[in-house]
Amino acid sequence: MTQDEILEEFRAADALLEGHFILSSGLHSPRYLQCARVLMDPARASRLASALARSLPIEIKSQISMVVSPAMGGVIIGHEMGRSLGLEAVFVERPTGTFELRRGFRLKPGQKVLLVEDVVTTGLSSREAMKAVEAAGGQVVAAASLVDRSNGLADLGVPFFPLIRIDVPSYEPGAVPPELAAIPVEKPGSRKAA
Ligand SMILES: O=P(O)(O)OC[C@H]1O[C@H](OP(=O)(O)OP(=O)(O)O)[C@H](O)[C@@H]1O
Ligand SMILES: O=C(O)c1cc(=O)[nH]c(=O)[nH]1
Ligand SMILES: [Mg+2]
Repeated sequence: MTQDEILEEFRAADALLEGHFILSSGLHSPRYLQCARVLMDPARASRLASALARSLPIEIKSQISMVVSPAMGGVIIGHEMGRSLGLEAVFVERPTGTFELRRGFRLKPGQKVLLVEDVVTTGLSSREAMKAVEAAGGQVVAAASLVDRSNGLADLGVPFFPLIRIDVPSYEPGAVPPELAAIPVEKPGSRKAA
């Protein structure tokens, strides 16, 4: 899939939102990629996951034996990646505020894992999810996501394979431009405020 074709999937799903958003990291942005809208169509989710799976280098695919994704946003794309790669897919979640494997999901000692996210902005959620994988005995060898909107800044500490990079601005709470501050805020994600 070309980058234009991928962007067209987002447009067709009405997933390219404009407004005033508070992101998971606490940053503010005038743009939000609502991947849940992209993934609500199973056929579209499958097309995008297949393209992402195809883009992974063979050296990575030959090592991994499990997909782990951070809930909520990572669950559907993680599951579709599991289908595309022929691997089981589990998720970490944070009912107590810290990601953990629950529901009887287990990793074997040293099991090599692909971490799958919907969006990476600062990479904080990915890094927190990796800690949960390590705490469960696994080893994250690479990360993949539908979108990288980090403007090249996210350092996940492992090779990172986004399907598309979209450069959009994000601002610290104290540096929100007045035209953005004038728009009422929305916080679409499920991370609780610290
Ligand atoms: O790279 P980061 O700065 O961490 O931002 C990206 C994260 O933010 C969103 O999740 P969110 O915490 O909003 O919760 P959700 O997945 O439950 O919707 C998204 O699904 C990523 O997990
Ligand atoms: O950083 C985030 O929380 C975030 C940004 C974005 O564009 N889309 C999303 O689902 N989360
Ligand atoms: Mg998330």
